[in-house]
Order: sequence, then C-alpha cells, then structure tokens
Amino acid sequence: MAITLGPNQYGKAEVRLVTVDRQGPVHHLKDLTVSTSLRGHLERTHLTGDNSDVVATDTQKNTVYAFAKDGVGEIEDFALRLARHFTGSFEHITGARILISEHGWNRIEVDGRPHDHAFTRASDEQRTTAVTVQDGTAWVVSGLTGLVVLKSTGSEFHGFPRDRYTTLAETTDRILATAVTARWRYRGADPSGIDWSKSFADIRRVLVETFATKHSLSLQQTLYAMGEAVLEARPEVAEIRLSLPNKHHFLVDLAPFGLSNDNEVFYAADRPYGLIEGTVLRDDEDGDDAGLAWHTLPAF
Ligand SMILES: O=c1[nH]c(=O)c2[nH]c(=O)[nH]c2[nH]1
Repeated sequence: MAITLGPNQYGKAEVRLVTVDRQGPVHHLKDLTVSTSLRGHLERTHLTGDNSDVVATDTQKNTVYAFAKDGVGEIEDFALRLARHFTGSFEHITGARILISEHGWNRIEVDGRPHDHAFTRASDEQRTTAVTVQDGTAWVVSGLTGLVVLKSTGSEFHGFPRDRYTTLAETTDRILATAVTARWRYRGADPSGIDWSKSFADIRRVLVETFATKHSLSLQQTLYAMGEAVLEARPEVAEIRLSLPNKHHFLVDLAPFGLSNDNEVFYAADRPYGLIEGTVLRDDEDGDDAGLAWHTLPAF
C-alpha cells in the first residue's frame, strides 16, 4: 500500500490587528482578525522534516503587522497585497489564502458630536473576505457574518407534511429572525476596478431590505429572495451563499393564567435552531473560474 501526502496548507490563524490612522486630530480605526494559509511544494517538511521551504507561521504573522504600517485600506486590497507577497517572494509557495474579518467601531457621541478618538464596539457583525492567489491568479470572496435581523410580522409557515412526529402548529403570522452569514464570490479571476466598500454597503443594504420587504412563506423562500436580489443589483457578483439560522420565537401559552396571547408574548429559544443554507447563482456562470476560491472554502 503506497501512502502519499494529500492536499495541505499551513499558516497563522487569527492574527489580531488594530491600526490607528492618526494623520489628523480625527483618528480612524481598523480592527481586523487575519488568517494566512500557504500552499505549495511542502513535501520536504512533511516527509523528512527539512524546513527549507517553510515560511514560518511566525514570519507570516510578522508580515501582516509590517504590511499594516503602510495602511490597511479595504480588507480585500490588504488581503490581495499579502497573498501576492507570499506567492511572489518564495519559490516553493505557489498559493496563499488570506481570510480577514473586520470588526466595526462607532464613534462615541459627546454633546451630539462624534468624538475624534473614542469609540464603542459596533456589534457582533463582521465584514469578511477570503482572498486566494494560486499560480498568480486571484479570486475574491467577500461577505458578512453576525447580521442579526428580525421582523415581527410578514412571515408564515404552513403546508409542511405532518406525520406521527409532527407537533409544530401551522402559522400565518410569526416572528422571523436570523443572524445572516453571507459570502459572495466576485466574478472572474483577478477582479479589478471594484469599489469594495461600495459593493459591500450595497449588498448589505439589499440583503436587509429584502429580508424586511419580502413576505415570507418560509425562511428558505426568504433566503432565495435575498440572494436573487443581490445578483440582480450587483453585476460584479457571480454567486452568493447564505447561511440563516432560524432564531425561533415561540408563543408562550398564557392560557393557564386565563390570558390570551395574540402574538404578543414570545419565548426566544437559543437552541436547537433550524439552519437554512443555500447558494443562489447565475445560470450562465462558469463554475470553473471559481477555482480554489470557492469550492475549497468550507461550504458556509
Ligand atoms: O421557515 C421555516 N423553514 C423550515 O424548514 C422550518 N421548519 C420548522 O420547524 N420551522 C421552519 N420554518
């Protein structure tokens, strides 16, 4: 039986990086978590322990901090700079994947005016990107996670099969709530000329507006509508994946207290939760150009 080394990668996970742009009295913060993964001809270290091809993960971490000195800018651009550096500087490193999540900070308001250098953490929501460079070609998959949304009506769920294990009541009016994780792949290899910040802001707006306005017969239907709206609004996006935990809000039975409950009092369950996941794509999109950017990412 022949044994061989399969696909592998290595890097520094979750480098915490905060930068302060202090060019003027008004400071600008960037708060990132950066993970690097390198791929290439790494048989020697795995098979013999010869590390002459191994760019140490400690060096990868230091590179992240050193590159931040010139300013981070948009996370997609920062990730592209890092990935191109690693693949361009070391002969045996042929691929790099850089994952970045950006944590938001809001300025504290003092007497109604935004403070120059004091902030509150925005929320658990994060903007994300996954940049892959392989043999000189780059792919960009950006997204967001932890975007919590809720609508207090405009959601129904009925018509599902009933068997001996079904107890769920049908409803024509329920709370619908979720924490959106979305990842969208930018069209084509080496995407350029994209205003990353504007693209992100528009996609986020379309996602939340569609969640709000689409009358929902299931979270699955809402997922598809959200993805479809993004693809219709943003031609630079090839496909989008959504992962939507159904944050159940169950009606509390107030009958034991002689009270009615007309969709006013709920128990917000944290687990278990339904998990609705799916991809919405253009049917003319050639999956091949996604290359390593998409198909080797965890599905959601
Ligand atoms: O929108 C929903 N989709 C489901 O698949 C499902 N299953 C369930 O119990 N509640 C819901 N709600």
